[in-house]
Amino acid sequence: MSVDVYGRFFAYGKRYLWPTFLLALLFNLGYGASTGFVPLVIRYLFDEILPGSDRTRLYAAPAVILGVITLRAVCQYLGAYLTESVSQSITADLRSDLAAKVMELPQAYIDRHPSSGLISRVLSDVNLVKTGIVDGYSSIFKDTLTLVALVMVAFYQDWLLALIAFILFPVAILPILRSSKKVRRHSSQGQSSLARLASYLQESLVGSRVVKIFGMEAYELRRFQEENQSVLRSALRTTRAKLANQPLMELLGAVGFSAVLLYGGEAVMAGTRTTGSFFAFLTSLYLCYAPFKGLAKANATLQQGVSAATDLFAILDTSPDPVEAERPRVLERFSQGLLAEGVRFGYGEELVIRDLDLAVPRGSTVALVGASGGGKSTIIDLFCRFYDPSAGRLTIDGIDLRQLSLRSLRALISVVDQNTFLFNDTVASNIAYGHPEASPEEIVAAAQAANAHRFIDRLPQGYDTLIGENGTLLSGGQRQRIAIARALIKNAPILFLDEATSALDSASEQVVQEALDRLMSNRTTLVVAHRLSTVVNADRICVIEAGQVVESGTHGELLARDGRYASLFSTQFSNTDTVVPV
Ligand SMILES: Nc1ncnc2c1ncn2[C@@H]1O[C@H](COP(=O)(O)OP(=O)(O)OP(=O)(O)O)[C@@H](O)[C@H]1O
Repeated sequence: MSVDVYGRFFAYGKRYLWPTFLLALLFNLGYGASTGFVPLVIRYLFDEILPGSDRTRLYAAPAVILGVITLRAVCQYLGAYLTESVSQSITADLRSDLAAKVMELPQAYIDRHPSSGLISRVLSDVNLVKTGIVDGYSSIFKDTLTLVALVMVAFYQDWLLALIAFILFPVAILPILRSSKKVRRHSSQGQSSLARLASYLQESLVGSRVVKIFGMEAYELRRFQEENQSVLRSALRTTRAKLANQPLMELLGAVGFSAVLLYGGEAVMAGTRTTGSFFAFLTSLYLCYAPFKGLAKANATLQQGVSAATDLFAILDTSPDPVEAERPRVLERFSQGLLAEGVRFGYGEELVIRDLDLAVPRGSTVALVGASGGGKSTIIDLFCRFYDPSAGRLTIDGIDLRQLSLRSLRALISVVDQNTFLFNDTVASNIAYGHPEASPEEIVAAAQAANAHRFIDRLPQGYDTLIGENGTLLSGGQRQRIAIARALIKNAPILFLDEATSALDSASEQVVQEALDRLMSNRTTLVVAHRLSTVVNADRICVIEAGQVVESGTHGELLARDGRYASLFSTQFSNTDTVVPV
């Protein structure tokens, strides 16, 4: 699996290969080579310059060293900057792709994953990928190049001593691989806990009123702290797994160094090696230490990145649902109507919609009524193509929704429901959402038709007032009127109303109902209502039970039939005689 992750990462990096990455490689190579040059200078100093009392070359040596160190510093700066620029660019690309994916995530996926958890995963996983894979990769490149240069210099200087020094190092490979797996596992657990933590925090904020009124602050805090402990445990386990190889590395280094010291020291005493070459060799060994440790550390960081990338690629690989047709059709003008024929659908195993047949002719108003959980909102979601049916078909003007381009389908539809989402933006932007070309006059006209203009005018900055997250600074009725104004601006021929007035008191309901009446005129409307008072004038009322139409007709016909609708109606109006027509 991780091979695939590396491969996919390479695909991301490919576009920065030339010139940025290759230049970075070149500078890192320069850095490695200039580091390897240092022991050679030392050896030359001890073996050639000092024994021959050569002052000219002695005075030249610092100039050479200064030159090499300057070159090394320049290479280090440019190498690090270019590598970082590649890594930041890859991270930005990954974030963009994730954002694009989020726009097309299947509704069913969004239903099952808490949004805050998803956000946390996207942001913190991308960060881990950045520090893990990208930095890990670059550190591996840089350290490997430096190490290769130094090992080559060491072998060039004295192959036997080099063999003694490095022979034990392959021993470290197995524990490194083993700890890699652990790092990945614990890091992945930590990220899942972090996502849950974000979701708890978001729920405490969004549901703060419920939390407070039920006195559940301590419970929420405890829930948070338990998960927080779990994040901490995973972080410490990851750190332990990351650090596990350090002592082994130190030990191997010390054993290699001691062996070299013994063997080399003996050789110097016996006169078979010069002090200069031995000292230079020890310097090479010493210089190897930092990149070698860096490599072991980079591997652990890399594993964290691999684990985070595996999760992110899983999100990126979520197949789109519904799928756009291969050659999607575009419906320019809606002229006949909506139809559901033998439609079946379930969110899981269980069917929520069973063999549904429903017709909404153009220009008519059809109301869906019935007990809670019967599937009324699901029918609207199916017509919006948030989900596809498992059997049967839904059509617009006789065209199966699956053949229509999603954009063309949704351009024909406006939805107003109790939970219409408002953005933390100005009133005007919310009304013109999706239609940035709308003029201020059009926005005001829509607000007037939606009975919203007067309250908007009284807001501190009028149409420029920021309305808070999901319009929290507005009342329920005000939010709905903004949603109606938004639908008026969209001016789509098909309108879905889902319980649009059920959360309001009767005064607000009347104001919203008036606005809805204006919105509904000359449109084809499918309305879901619990309050039967709002649907008595509908052209057709369908009673939905267990995902089927069990009764349908006009208000008068259904009352005369004295069936389900009549009994629903008499239950609702036994205590009141208010009937507001649609
Ligand atoms: N996103 C979802 N995932 C899984 N099950 C769902 C989802 N939405 C609705 N359901 C289930 O599908 C069934 C029908 O729900 P739906 O909201 O369509 O009913 P409804 O008739 O509109 O109810 P109400 O009048 O209370 O709004 C219910 O049993 C509900 O639990």
